[in-house]
Amino acid sequence: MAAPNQPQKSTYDVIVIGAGIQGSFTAYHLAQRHKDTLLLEQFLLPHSRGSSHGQSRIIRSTYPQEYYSRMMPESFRLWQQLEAETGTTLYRGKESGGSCRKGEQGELTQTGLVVLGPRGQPELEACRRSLGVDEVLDAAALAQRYPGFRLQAGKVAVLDSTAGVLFADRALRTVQEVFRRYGGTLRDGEKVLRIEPGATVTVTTTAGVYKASRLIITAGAWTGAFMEQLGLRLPLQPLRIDVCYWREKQPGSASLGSVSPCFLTLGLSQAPHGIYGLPSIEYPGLMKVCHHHGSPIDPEKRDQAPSSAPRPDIGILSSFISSYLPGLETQPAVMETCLYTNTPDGDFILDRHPKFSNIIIGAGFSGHGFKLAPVVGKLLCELSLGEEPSYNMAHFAITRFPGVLRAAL
Ligand SMILES: Cc1cc2nc3c(=O)[nH]c(=O)nc-3n(C[C@H](O)[C@H](O)[C@H](O)COP(=O)(O)OP(=O)(O)OC[C@H]3O[C@@H](n4cnc5c(N)ncnc54)[C@H](O)[C@@H]3O)c2cc1C
Ligand SMILES: O=C(O)[C@@H]1CCCCN1
Repeated sequence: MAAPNQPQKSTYDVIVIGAGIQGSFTAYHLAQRHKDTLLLEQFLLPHSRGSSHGQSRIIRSTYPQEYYSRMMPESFRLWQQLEAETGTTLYRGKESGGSCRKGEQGELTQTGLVVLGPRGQPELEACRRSLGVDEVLDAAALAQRYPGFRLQAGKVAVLDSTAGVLFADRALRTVQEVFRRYGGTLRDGEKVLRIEPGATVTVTTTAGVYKASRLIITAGAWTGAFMEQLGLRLPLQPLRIDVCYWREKQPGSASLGSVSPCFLTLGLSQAPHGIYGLPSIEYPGLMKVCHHHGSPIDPEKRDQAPSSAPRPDIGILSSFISSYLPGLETQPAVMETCLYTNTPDGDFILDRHPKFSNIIIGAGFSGHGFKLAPVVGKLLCELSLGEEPSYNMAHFAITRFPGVLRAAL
């Protein structure tokens, strides 16, 4: 809030719209590089109406696509740098101190991650190669290591021992705090209503009018609507995700709960979109197990889905749990909601607006963007400053979607 009788500052080097994890990390990099940056958020912070809330997200080195696995070493390093800068524990995993570290979350252990799928499945093989390991675990080897898992016939597991759990809410709060410490301005409860492109971009919100020579849009599930305003029809599909927590049949069972690894599935016929899980963090005794898919939704109407609406995800998850995680009950004990914003190929959009080169877009994180936010923020910062991006951006370009450009120009 500006002091009484003092005109509110209205001109910045860069404006970032959306203070989720991507916008917040982008603003952090800009402010670290001494750019006078305004970060605008429509809701009062913290909020749980977008994609970055909740206690936990998976961080892992392994990816079937090498253009993501190549970014992970830097992402781990930047997460660690933020931890060191602030003296805050942001994730639990090997790199952050390994097993038996005590923190606010209780007794912490290294989690690791297992990727489960049919033997020889191409993406599973790509994950194995991304880790540089030869070994896959069969049912007996997995059960010996993690007794909570029961692998079904023909399925194997690849182990990523670098993986862990990011403390999502705490990470978001921390990166926003450091952004402010670097001199950045964060205005929450202020919704952007209009963008007028030009050499100087004008942004009108519910509380003011701001100008900057560069604009970055990281508005999560709301990005599609902004892009329409700016003449672009991006294929972004917001999805409502049921975030489900499942109770251990035997409370405190040593084989599940807080000592289990994270997991994700690839290529299972009963769940072609994939299922993933994380150990108990937010609810002791409950394991988070979710379907990597959801129902199309307008983010403005996310709270209007009737509680009686069909939940096909629950059936898929129950059936998976009874075969692969028999120590869990087969009905969720807690259900929450989160949003994905999916692209048709599941890859991010990190690019300049094709007509207005001082407007940068970071969107379509398709349910896997949190772990990479430090690198995404760096890339969006580089794009906005007209620098050569640190990674090959071909997979993230807007032009991979035919027709989008024609609509714009
Ligand atoms: C259930 C679930 C599980 C996930 N698991 C993982 C995981 O294990 N590992 C992983 O790496 N990733 C995971 N993800 C993905 C990750 O959380 C997202 O990719 C990431 O949070 C996207 O961040 P964002 O900043 O793009 O979006 P958001 O967090 O939604 O931020 C966008 C912000 O823009 C604001 N905004 C929109 N319109 C306006 C406006 N007009 N004016 C001002 N502000 C505006 C919104 O209010 C919002 O705060 C998961 C996601 C979900 C939902
Ligand atoms: O990004 C991740 O690691 C997970 C994988 C499974 C789906 C949710 N996101």
